[in-house]
Amino acid sequence: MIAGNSAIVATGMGVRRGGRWLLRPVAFGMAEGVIGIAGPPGAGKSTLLATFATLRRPQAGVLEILGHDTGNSAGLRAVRGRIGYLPGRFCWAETMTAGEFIGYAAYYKGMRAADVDQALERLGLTESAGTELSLLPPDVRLRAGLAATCVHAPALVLLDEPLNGLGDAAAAETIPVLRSLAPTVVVTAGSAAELTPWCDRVLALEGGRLAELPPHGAGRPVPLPAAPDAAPGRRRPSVRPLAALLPRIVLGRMAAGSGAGV
Ligand SMILES: Nc1ncnc2c1ncn2[C@@H]1O[C@H](COP(=O)(O)OP(=O)(O)OP(=O)(O)O)[C@@H](O)[C@H]1O
Repeated sequence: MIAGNSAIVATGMGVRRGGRWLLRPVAFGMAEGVIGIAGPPGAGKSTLLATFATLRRPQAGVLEILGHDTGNSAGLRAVRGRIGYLPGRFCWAETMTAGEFIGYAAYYKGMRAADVDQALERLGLTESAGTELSLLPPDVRLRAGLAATCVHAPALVLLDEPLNGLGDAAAAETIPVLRSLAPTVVVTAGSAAELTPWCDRVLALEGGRLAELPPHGAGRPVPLPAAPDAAPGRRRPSVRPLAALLPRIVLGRMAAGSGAGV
């Protein structure tokens, strides 16, 4: 089943903030792979990512994460421990060492000291574990944030503009790390050009609409299927099978086995 394989399934989902639709009601899914969301400042990327992280609720429609409806408390309980979320403009606990920072995150996620050691090793932080975050270069600080985000081995990782502030060389070294964090990784950036070279799939968010960009950024964006506008605050039940709402381009890509479609 398509919906069963998708980490994120939105059905008629709309997101409002500041009195306007940042995302007009739309249907889409995100399966395994690295999915980029590009958009200009203020388009709503951070708000959408926080919605996927279940920190905000959509104002219309249904959002399923890892097979659970986030509109009820049982679904939220089931899914929250399987998400790793690293907000943008993250305020680092600058006087903590990298090891303390990751250990702190691990404690609140119910993980053990061995999991901290494993995360430090996996992110290449063993030698930096005793250094205060404020003294580490930006890419190493980012890796500490990623280790804290992923210490519980989440199935879905959400990263808000993680490459911001990194130079080209550091970004190039970090990209394979980002790609390896979880079966599904969703990452945002200010422009599609920052994402198309290394994401399996890129969506553009602008003016309240999501559009699918063609692979490698060549060609015209394809708008995702809109749902009729819903009244703010009213949840729209999922009554149509998702497959009926999928754009042809995504179905075609799935048939080709890209591993990154809906
Ligand atoms: N605290 C707030 N109260 C009300 N509206 C807000 C608030 N913060 C943001 N907004 C609205 O939400 C919109 C989207 O903000 P968001 O941070 O999600 O966008 P973004 O695409 O991530 O932008 P950026 O790249 O600048 O972070 C903003 O344009 C603004 O209209």
